[in-house]
Formats: sequence, C-alpha cells, structure tokens
Amino acid sequence: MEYQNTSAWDPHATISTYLTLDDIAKASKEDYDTAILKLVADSKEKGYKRLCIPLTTEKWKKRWSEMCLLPAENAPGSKEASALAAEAWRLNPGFQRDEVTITRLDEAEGVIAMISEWLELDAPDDWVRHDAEIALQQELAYATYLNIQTVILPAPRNRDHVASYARIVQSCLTKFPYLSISIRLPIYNPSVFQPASPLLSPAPPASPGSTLATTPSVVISESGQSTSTSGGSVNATWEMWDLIRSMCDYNTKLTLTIDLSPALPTTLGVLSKWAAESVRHIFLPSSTFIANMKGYPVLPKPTQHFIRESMIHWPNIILAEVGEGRHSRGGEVAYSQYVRHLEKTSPAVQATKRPGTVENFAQGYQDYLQAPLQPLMDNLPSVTYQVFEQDPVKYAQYEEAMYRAFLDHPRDEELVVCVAGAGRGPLVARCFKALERAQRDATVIAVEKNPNAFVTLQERQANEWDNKVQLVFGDMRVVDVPEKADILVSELLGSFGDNELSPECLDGAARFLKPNGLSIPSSYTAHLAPLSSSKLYNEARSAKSEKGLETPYVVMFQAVNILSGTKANNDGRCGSQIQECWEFVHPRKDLAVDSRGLPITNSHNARSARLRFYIPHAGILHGLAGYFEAVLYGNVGLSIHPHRKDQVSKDMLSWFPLFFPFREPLYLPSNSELQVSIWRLTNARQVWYEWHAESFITVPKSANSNEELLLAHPSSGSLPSASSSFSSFGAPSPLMDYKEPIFLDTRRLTVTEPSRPVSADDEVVKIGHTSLHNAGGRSSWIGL
Ligand SMILES: C[S@@+](CC[C@H](N)C(=O)[O-])C[C@H]1O[C@@H](n2cnc3c(N)ncnc32)[C@H](O)[C@@H]1O
Repeated sequence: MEYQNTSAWDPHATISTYLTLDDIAKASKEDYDTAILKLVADSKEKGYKRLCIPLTTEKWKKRWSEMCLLPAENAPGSKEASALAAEAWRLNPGFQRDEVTITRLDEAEGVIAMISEWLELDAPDDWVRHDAEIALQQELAYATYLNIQTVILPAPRNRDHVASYARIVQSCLTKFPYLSISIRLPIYNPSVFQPASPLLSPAPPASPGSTLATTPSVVISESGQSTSTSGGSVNATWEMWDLIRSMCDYNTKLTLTIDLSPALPTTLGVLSKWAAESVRHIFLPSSTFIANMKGYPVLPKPTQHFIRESMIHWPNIILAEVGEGRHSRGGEVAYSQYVRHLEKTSPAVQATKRPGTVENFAQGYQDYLQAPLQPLMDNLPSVTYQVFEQDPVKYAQYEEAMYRAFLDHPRDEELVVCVAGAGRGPLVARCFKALERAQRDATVIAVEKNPNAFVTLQERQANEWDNKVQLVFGDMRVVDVPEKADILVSELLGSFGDNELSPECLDGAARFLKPNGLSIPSSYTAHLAPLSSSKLYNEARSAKSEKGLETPYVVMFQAVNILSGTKANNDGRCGSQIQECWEFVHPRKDLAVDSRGLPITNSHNARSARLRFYIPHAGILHGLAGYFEAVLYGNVGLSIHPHRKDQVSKDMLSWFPLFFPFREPLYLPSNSELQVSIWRLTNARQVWYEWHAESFITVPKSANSNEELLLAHPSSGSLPSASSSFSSFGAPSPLMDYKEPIFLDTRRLTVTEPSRPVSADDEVVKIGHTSLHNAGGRSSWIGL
C-alpha cells in the first residue's frame, strides 16, 4: 500500500518505537559494543526518532518482590531474611548490574525510559505503596545518572489511592526537577463500554509478575461504593489525571502519554477534553491497528480521527510491537507510513500549511499570550500597521461595506466620507476603490492621532491620492473636521469588540456626522464561552503576580477545550455554547451631550451580562474565551465567532480571540450549569472588565440532602439504566456524562437517552464559584 511520498514534508509528529524486555533479550550486539547500542542504531536506521525501553529487568522485579512482598507460606527463606534485606535496600536503594537494561551513558542517548510497569504507586497496601515509592525514586535517580531526559510512569490503576500516586509524583518532580515525567493513561476506562462487567469490583492490580506494558485498567473503587464524582463514567481516567496534575500544581515537567491500546469511543466530549491537556506522547501498539481489505495495518475510524486532531500538538508517537508481523502485509514500515499518512491528511495540519489561513499565519503564536493593543493610549509602530495590512479579508469586507453604502446613498446628493483612525491609510485607499466601483465622487476626510502614522498619510496624500484627502491630525474626541460626513468609517475593534475603546472614540467622532449619517461598523457584539486549558492557565500564572491572572490576553487558541455543550440543555435554562454578552450601536442617537457634542460621562458605555452555560461533560474551568462580531453595513460583517466566522469573514487574520483567565481552576461536573458574570466598567480615565463564575447542579428536591441519591446504586455494577433509581428521579446526573450516542468501531452500544427536563420537583444547588477577578480594574485596564 502506497501513501504519498513524505520526503518533502515538514513533519509535526515524531515517531518512536517501544521495545520490550523480550526484544532486548533477543538482540545481538553484532558490530556494536552492546546489544542496546545496536538496537538504538537499528531504530535510527528504521527512521524512528527515539527508542523507548523498560529501564529495569525481571531480575529487579524478582528481588524487589522477594524483599518487599510477603512471601507465601511455603516459600523458601525466612521472613526475617527478607525483612533484613528490605531494610538494607531502603537504607541504600540501588541496582545490581543485571537488574537494569542500560548501563552506559552512550546507550541512554535519546532513550525514553519506561519505569517498571509493576510498580504500584497506588497500591491499597500502605507498605507496598511505601516501597514502590522508594523503588520509583531509585529508578528516577538512575535515569538521571544516565542523563535520560524523559521517563514514562505506569498508569494509576486505583481511584481510591490516586491521591497517593499524585503525592509520590509531586515529590519526584521536586526531587528530579530536570526530568520530564510522563504519565501513561488510557483515554477512558475501557470497561465502561461493557455494561455487564462488574465496574465496582476491584480488578486484579498489576501485580509483580506481569512483564508486558499492558493496558492499565482502572479500579473504580475498592470498597464497592462509588466514591468518585462520576462513578464509573467515561471520565474516570481523565479525573485521575486531573487530580494528579492539580496536586502537582500544573508542573510543566509533568506530561501525559495517552495509551491508545483500547479502541476509542466516538463520544466527542470524552475525546475533546484531552485536547486541552499536555499530551506529549501517544502510545500506539500494533494491536490497535486493524487490517484493511488488502491486509495492511490501518486504524479504526475514531482512533484515526483522534490522531489526526492530535497532530497539531506535535506529539511523539510511540509505536509498539510493530516488529511482530501482526498484520500480513506491509511489514514494520507500514505502521509509521500510515501514521505519516494520517498526519498529511489531518485537516488541522493541512490548514497550517495552506498560505492565507489563520492557522498558517499564526504559526508560532498558538497558545501564546499577548497583551491586547492599546491604540488609544499608545502610538502603534509602522510594523504593527504592516501586520494588520497583510489581512486581505478585513479590507475586502470594508471595501464591500463602503461600496454598498455608497450605492445606497442618493446619487444627486453630495457624499462626504470620514475615515476615523486612518493609521497608514489602507481604509482610505479602499474607500477610493469602492467609490470607483460605485462610480461615485466624494469628499474624503482622514483623521489620525498618531503623529508618526500621520507622516505616512501625508506621503500617500502626495504620491497616491493627489491631495484629494483632507487630512486632520488629532484625537477624534477633540478635533473638528472641515465638513460633516455622511459616512463615518473606522476600525477601532479589539478581539472582544469594544476592548480597544471603539465605543468611546466613536462617541467623540459622532459629531462628524450629518444628522442622518451612518457608521461603518454600525454595531458590534461581544461573546463568551467557558474554556479549559492547562497550558493557558500555566502561561497566565507564569507572570508570577496576581495581575497575570486578572488580565485578558489575545491568544490564538490551540490546546483549548470549550466546556459548554453545543446544545442548550433540555430544560431550556441554559443558552448556546457561545453566548452574546452585549452590543454597541453607532451612531448612538439618545445621548445627552455637552456644548461640544461630547458625552458628559462615559456611564452609557458600561455593560454587564450574566450567562448560563450547560456543561455536558466534567471539566476544569480555566478561563473564558472572548470573541466579537461586527456588522459593517447591511449584511457585510466581520466575525471571529467560531461558529460563524467562516460564513461572515473566512480566513480573516487580524484578530485572535481574547482569553480571560481564572485565578483558581474550578471543577465542573458533568451535567452541571455554569453561570458567568462579566462587567464592562468605566471611570473618567479607564475602562476595565471584571469577571466571575459560579457552578450549579440540579438535584431532585425530594432528595434533599440525601447523599445516596447522588451516588450510583451501590449494588449495581453497571451504569445506571433508564429504569434505575437514579434516572427515575429524572434530573440530569452530575455523576454521568451527557449521553451522546457512544459506539466503538466494532459495535454500537445502546445507551439511555438524557433524562427528562428539569421539573418543579428539581432543585438547582450551588457547588462552587471563583473569586471576583480584576475588582476595580486593579490588575488590568484600558486608558481613555
Ligand atoms: C486598529 S488601527 C486601524 C488603522 C487603519 N484604519 C487600518 O485599518 O489599518 C486604529 C487606528 O486608530 C487610531 N486611533 C485610535 N484612537 C484614535 C482617536 N481617538 N483619534 C484618532 N485616531 C485614533 C490609532 O492611532 C490607529 O492608527
């Protein structure tokens, strides 16, 4: 099977390979000093970037087990002897030569070490956990000695003790600050897709004895009682990860290795939440591949989709067991060729390679926090104008809006157009084009307060515009223009519409208009959605001061998951996924003005909004995504609203969204409601935003405080069904995800439909809130 030649391709993903202890045992050293050196050289020759191998051998597992686990009754040797050996080891943890796979610095170069799979950092037994921690530290110390940069830890398996696992990881991150520690996790607990399986009975822990890098299966609860917030839901492994990274304080050295051994569900909410996490490695064994008609290895549809989407994060894909000949055609190379094929056909990657797209334009800026411009307070440098002017879409939209407005202006009446905030003059140039297209003449006035840009305007006036433009230098809130205009054209918009003070400036410029004059834009709206992104949260708090987490930033989103559901929830309480906050309309006719025609205060530009979002799948709220839409004239507009931008102004480059961070991440359960309050506030000198969020769940009133109702039925081993006591109450469950149809690639499972709408018998209960952000504009504001 031939995929397109990838030689000229600048790859996003790196491809590595995982070798087992068996592979190492079988390897011969041939012309190399050691078998490991030969394996490293072979893997490079096969095009793999890095080699991933277990750090320890069976010998170590055996010695550790003999020392640290209780010997069987009839086992040889005395308990005392093991206890003494264990104490000696605890005092001075270290390996014997044959207990490790790598013994030389040169063998370790570029190697990713898999930490012993059998280490139970979350074992129910305190002593096993205690000794597993010492053994882990011993492995990390040895890896550090060999200059290994990255290690992959076995997955947590036991939700009851995941906090212990997290504490151990946290202490290792502190002890080995230069080591990158990655945690291997399946995307979901595969057993939830087998409704008949006893979810609540403890699965056998990965006891010392298993040697392969097997797929971890999660023990939901040892006790048989669901102690989690979402029972055995598809969220189980994500919730474990969330707890670990939170307890590790979002340490940037802690990453995820997603294990794609189990087939993936198509439930969007399950998959999309991983997009907001720092997935560094993807573990992909040959057993995940299926054979196509010709016998070549290919991936099931949901896994294909997930990998294509993940490519944007530049992952390291670790192919495992690919030398075993599991598929009849193609050989080992077929797996990596197929991964490259997925990369090349990834719409997200393709968008970054296509000139003219936002994704291509924004390369290197993804998830990078930029302070919004302050074009009113600051004078922009020429290069900034130059970047604006590269956007063909924005100016085309303005030209079209002016053209249509000119056509609608009575032919027999004179036409005066004023461009307010002309910058280096691109809108003036477009105004002339629109006049030409409309076959109209007009008096054109250009106002600009940046003295440096005003030089460029004078230059263009002399060289291009034949002195036809009346140039006015000064602030549009203060200066006068030579004659009143029919059309006032401006582009003072920020990512949130009003955040670069377009409303305040246009209030001042409204004086330039004739009584029936119109403004382009005629209106604009601000929009919000709740988002999850540990990356953005970490970036915002890296400012190391309160201010960093109370400042809105301009960001090209990448590792971001919007938490609100695409559909409003079924009781109609909540709105859509992205909701409008407020609108500004120009010119505003109802204002009380002073003798100069200027507003007396700025109070009329204050705004507030309270929005209700439905949260179908559990997630962590890290901030709010802000967008804008503007009506320029008629149905010509500008939009960065994710659902509408492609219809309104496709491939427009000028604006990335705004990110309002939250100081403290807020956990939102499945089926919960998030209320967001946001204010635009102002005094005589400044404008600023304040924001705040509260979360709620709906519970049956009759449940009162009866906790039993919030827990899955204790005797039931499977997800509650429509007839279970839970669903019979009817309220959406914070313990269960919103139920999109879930199916595996191999079969379709029937799941219960969402329960009935919230009724009068249900109660909305508050469960958490954030603090009020940026009170009084203490951390961020825009100067008037
Ligand atoms: C975002 S830039 C747009 C420039 C240009 N119209 C374009 O589309 O490329 C906004 C321009 O408005 C100017 N500006 C902002 N506030 C102004 C004010 N109150 N009076 C005059 N010019 C102003 C800024 O200096 C800047 O040149």
